[in-house]
Amino acid sequence: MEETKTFKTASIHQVPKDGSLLPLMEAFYTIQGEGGNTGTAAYFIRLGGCDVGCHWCDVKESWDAEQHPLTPIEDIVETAAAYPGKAVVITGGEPLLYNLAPLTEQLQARGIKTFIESSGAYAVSGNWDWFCLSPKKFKQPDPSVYPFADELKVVIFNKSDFKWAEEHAAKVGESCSLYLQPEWSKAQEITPLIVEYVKNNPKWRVSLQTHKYMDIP
Ligand SMILES: C[S@@+](CC[C@H](N)C(=O)[O-])C[C@H]1O[C@@H](n2cnc3c(N)ncnc32)[C@H](O)[C@@H]1O
Ligand SMILES: Nc1nc2[nH]cc(C(=O)O)c2c(=O)[nH]1
Ligand code: SF4
Ligand SMILES: [Mg+2]
Repeated sequence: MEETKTFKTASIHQVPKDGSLLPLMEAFYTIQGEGGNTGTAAYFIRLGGCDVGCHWCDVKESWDAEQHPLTPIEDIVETAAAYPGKAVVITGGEPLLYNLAPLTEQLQARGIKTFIESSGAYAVSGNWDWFCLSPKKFKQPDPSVYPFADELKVVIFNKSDFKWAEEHAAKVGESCSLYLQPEWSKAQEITPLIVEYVKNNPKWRVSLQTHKYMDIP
């Protein structure tokens, strides 16, 4: 008889601290749709669990870690390594809720570049080839996270978010790329404001969620 693996689930706080098991919501090979690596092939690993609570979050199904099976990282890495693109994006949910050091170590040992999408609400674990910091008003970044950011990607939901974006730009390092991304449900209204803002403040770049326009994951 064929063996089928069954995995337990756990709340955010019950996930093993050694990073050996992670609540895996989904994983898919696609094109990075946002930010500085837009257009490049990557395997996305979406971890369950988030307590930041953005009212406009486009993956609310990820929030409850208990809905997603605790999966051995060896299994995650094995599947990732089978794809031709040698870049993995760890996202969520909020991936920094968990110890990501063993996961990134195993990925890098296989020659895979490690990318993360994080709100920065928790201290950094893991070793990152590319760190996307997307700060949120609802639970602000841990101050220790700013120096790690390769890109700062601020979601603009209303006009007051431009000022908030500038406050965060002042906290990241010199070499960090700065992106303004329209909140998806308001993109029609907000994108023209971002265009004008970037024309007047050219240290910023526009980031669109291009995967949504292409209708891919
Ligand atoms: C779903 S989040 C998961 C990673 C992490 N929790 C975070 O927020 O960075 C992935 C990216 O999508 C962005 N995002 C989420 N909902 C969005 C929306 N409605 N419109 C535009 N960007 C959104 C986030 O800011 C983040 O950069
Ligand atoms: N194609 C694609 N690009 C992405 N960039 C960041 C994403 C995320 O949800 O973290 C994402 C996503 O969900 N799909
Ligand atoms: S921090 Fe990320 S996953 Fe969590 S609610 Fe906000 S956008 Fe969604
Ligand atoms: Mg997404």
